[in-house]
Amino acid sequence: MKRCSIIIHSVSGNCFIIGSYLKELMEQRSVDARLYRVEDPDLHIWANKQETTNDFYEDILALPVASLSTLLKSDMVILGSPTRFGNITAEMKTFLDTTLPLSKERSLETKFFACFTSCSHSTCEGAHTLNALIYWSQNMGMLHIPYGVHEEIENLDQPVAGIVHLAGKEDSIRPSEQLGQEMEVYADILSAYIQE
Ligand SMILES: Cc1cc2nc3c(=O)[nH]c(=O)nc-3n(C[C@H](O)[C@H](O)[C@H](O)COP(=O)(O)O)c2cc1C
Repeated sequence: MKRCSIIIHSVSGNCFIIGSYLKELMEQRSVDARLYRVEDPDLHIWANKQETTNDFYEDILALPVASLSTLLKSDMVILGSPTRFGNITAEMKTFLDTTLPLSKERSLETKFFACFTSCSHSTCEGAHTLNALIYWSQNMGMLHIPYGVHEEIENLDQPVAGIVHLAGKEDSIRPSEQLGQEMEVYADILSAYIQE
């Protein structure tokens, strides 16, 4: 089976929920899907003061930490990061900055790539985050698979680049059935590239 590594950073749990569901969807489509996290040394502080972090704190910590070998062993890499001022988080950036040798060696060239984000209120700001992640994948020579246009889905509010979740001011609007439909469509598209 081809391997798909989903690597997340998540503080309030939304990227964790999306990543977990995507893993499930990819597994249902005969893909060896695995979920990883990037390191976040401050997460315990957030868990102490924010209920949304506390909800998934142990589940997030239980995930294996992604490394360069995670990327090298994957046929497809999916990155999920919260949006911070229209960009990825410092923690996701720190992980991506460790990949410089892989870009020089072109070790990830021709592997498939996809991405998602969660933000509070702005699909537009989320789209900037997706672009930052895609730009990293282009540096690696990876092949980005977009979400695309889907008129069959009723409430059309996704950028073509990937998945954006809107969590609201308190981060407490968890990914919905609507987003679930969009993710199913995206899982169909993504798995088609690596199904055996
Ligand atoms: C420092 C900071 C900056 C943020 N910037 C944005 C932003 O530019 N646009 C937005 O819609 N949400 C913004 N947010 C909200 C987060 O993207 C939101 O909490 C997201 O759901 C977190 O994902 P998670 O639940 O996986 O941690 C920001 C949050 C923080 C803490």
